[in-house]
Amino acid sequence: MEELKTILTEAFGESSDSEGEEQRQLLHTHCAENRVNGKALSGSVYGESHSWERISEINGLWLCKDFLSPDQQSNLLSSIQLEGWFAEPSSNQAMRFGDLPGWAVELSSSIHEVILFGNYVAELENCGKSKEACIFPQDLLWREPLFDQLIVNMYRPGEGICPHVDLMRFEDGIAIVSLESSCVMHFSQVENETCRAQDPPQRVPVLLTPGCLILMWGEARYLWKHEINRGPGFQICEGQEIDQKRRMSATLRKLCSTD
Ligand SMILES: O=C(O)CCC(=O)C(=O)O
Ligand SMILES: [Fe+2]
Repeated sequence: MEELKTILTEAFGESSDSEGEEQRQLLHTHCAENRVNGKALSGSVYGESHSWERISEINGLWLCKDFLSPDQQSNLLSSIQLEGWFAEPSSNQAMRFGDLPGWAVELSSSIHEVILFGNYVAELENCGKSKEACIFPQDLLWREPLFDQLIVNMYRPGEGICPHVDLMRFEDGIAIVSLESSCVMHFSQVENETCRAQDPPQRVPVLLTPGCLILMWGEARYLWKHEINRGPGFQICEGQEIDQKRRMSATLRKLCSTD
């Protein structure tokens, strides 16, 4: 584990007490547990823990359930609230392009770190050879900036989002951080000759719990639609209907360059 600490220190510098409390609360990639081909991988440098789960039915779909601690979730929600975007009862979505608010830049850095460490642990354990075993491809991870577009969605009970593939004006590699109410996000294949032959079409449910991070790239981003239907009867997990309260999400993407 000393080796991991050296690598992280080289990449991010020494973690010191002089860092602001706020910054430390969002920068937290110090341990990762990685499940690739059913094998759990873990390592710890500064004591915090993160686990990655590959959604096996869909290439390029990864879930980190414990991305944000309860305190970090509260801080993120406070930062969003301070923006005042949802003061009007009619508003339920805010978008920012280019220079993102400081808290969203911090969030991007945390996402970068948690992926970097997860990818590293996977490679260390010799599971990172195939592209599918990679949490997020290196070319996407090291682009600058990692993300330059933010959408914050606020869903009232019963509200959701229709099946869609994110617009092609955004590059590959999308991250969503989920806050407040848990929900099931369903993935269904974009119709093409192969999947039309399937009867019924495959639908993959993914449970998003508060503080989780989901990554979509490659097939997950381009060949699968995602949706959240919070209408009655759709939010079922292990036979139980999930209690529907307010839900917030922060989606980070990168605009395609125009040249
Ligand atoms: O709220 C979510 O978790 C998903 C948001 C989404 O898919 C989008 O804004 O494109
Ligand atoms: Fe989307």
